[in-house]
Amino acid sequence: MRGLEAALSIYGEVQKGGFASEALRKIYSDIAPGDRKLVGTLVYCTLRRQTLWKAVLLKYCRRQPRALPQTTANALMIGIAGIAELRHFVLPVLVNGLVQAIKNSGDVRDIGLVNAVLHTVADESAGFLESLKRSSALRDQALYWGVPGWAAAQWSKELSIAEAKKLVRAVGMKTYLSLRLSRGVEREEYIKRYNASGRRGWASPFLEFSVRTAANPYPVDLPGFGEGMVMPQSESSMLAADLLAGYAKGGRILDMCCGRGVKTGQLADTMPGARIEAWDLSEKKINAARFEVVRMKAESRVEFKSGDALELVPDEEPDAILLDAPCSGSGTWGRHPESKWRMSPEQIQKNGDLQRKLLERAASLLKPGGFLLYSTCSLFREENEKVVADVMGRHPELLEMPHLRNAAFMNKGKPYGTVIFPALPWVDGFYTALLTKRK
Ligand SMILES: C[S@@+](CC[C@H](N)C(=O)[O-])C[C@H]1O[C@@H](n2cnc3c(N)ncnc32)[C@H](O)[C@@H]1O
Repeated sequence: MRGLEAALSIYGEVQKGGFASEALRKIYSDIAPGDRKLVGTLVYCTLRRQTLWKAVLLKYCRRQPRALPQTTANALMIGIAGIAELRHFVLPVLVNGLVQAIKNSGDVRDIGLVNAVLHTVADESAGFLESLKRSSALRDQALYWGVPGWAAAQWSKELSIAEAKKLVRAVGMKTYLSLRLSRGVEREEYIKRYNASGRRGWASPFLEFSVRTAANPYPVDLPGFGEGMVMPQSESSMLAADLLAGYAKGGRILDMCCGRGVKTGQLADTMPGARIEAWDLSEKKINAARFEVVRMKAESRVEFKSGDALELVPDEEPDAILLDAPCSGSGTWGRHPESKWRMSPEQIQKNGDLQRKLLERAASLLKPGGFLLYSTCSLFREENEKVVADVMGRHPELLEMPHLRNAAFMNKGKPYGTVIFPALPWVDGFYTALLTKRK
């Protein structure tokens, strides 16, 4: 499959409710190897600033985008994003490729329209984009950087307008992969191996077991992935599990929302003496987590249970709990851009209610003297500080543990926890609060 045809197919799947990473994974081996990077870049740059491309489309297309057949509208969105972001892409190659992809899909009605709109956008849209970029209005900044207007407005209420603008730019930034090295993997040796594969990676100055890359390679293509040497993971996420492991050191760990097991794998790897019970609502995610734990060679120490963490009962009282709570994911919108267009203020409130219940449950299950890490990849106070403050207010037996904030992007939460600002392509927005229960 050629690159533009694949990009159109993946973007179409996302418009129907799918996730870009899963849609890409499904057809990855059908895409010509030389086109794979282009496909990922094009799909993600289209999704990242979807509302901006829609605004451009409204401005330069005579027909209402809503009245266009889905394939035509999708091709136009990809074409506009490609014109604006992939400067090295020669216009006729982009337009002809999209036209061919539309022909292959059997829908030839709007080929002339796609051609005309994309040429007009290439000739005329630069001034419009520049005016938004230079605008001092938060609404224009949100449109330019691809952040939902309601989210920017919420940040301006929770923070200040200047801080909200800073956050909007940071969340709209392109992200790159960092790689967590497993215990015993020598970093310099791994970097040599990684770079010998034709890529570029270097040591993170922030975490000694992290390697930063200048790309978003497909995980299974990473040197040493099959052998369990590395895991693609943002440094904020690494930091969260590392924080708990630094206090817990071993014993019985309960991972209440293990998802696909990224942090479960990290905890098992960093604490070889720990036994972990890992729960998640989704059977599908548990299956992925099982695979992850096998890859980390820790399957004999991790037990999985699928079900609601509000009701499941652990086999033993946990010495430490990781509650990596379900959230809006707003700190990772740069990495998973489709999710920001599906989120709403009402959903944030619902998340807050569930997060409070989950944290209450975690507090009730924790052994006295044990440690509890509450974390989210959200940048909304309603999912972070407000949840922790509410639960701590009702549970005087909970105390916050000190947290070393050794980077400029780590800020003290108000009043509790640490907010990680998404300041770098390897650092997602994150929130952590490490608590203990009085004996
Ligand atoms: C932030 S993700 C966890 C990511 C995971 N810890 C990792 O590092 O890969 C939150 C998870 O919570 C799960 N979840 C949501 N509601 C839940 C509930 N009531 N009980 C258990 N798990 C739940 C979701 O399925 C999702 O996998």
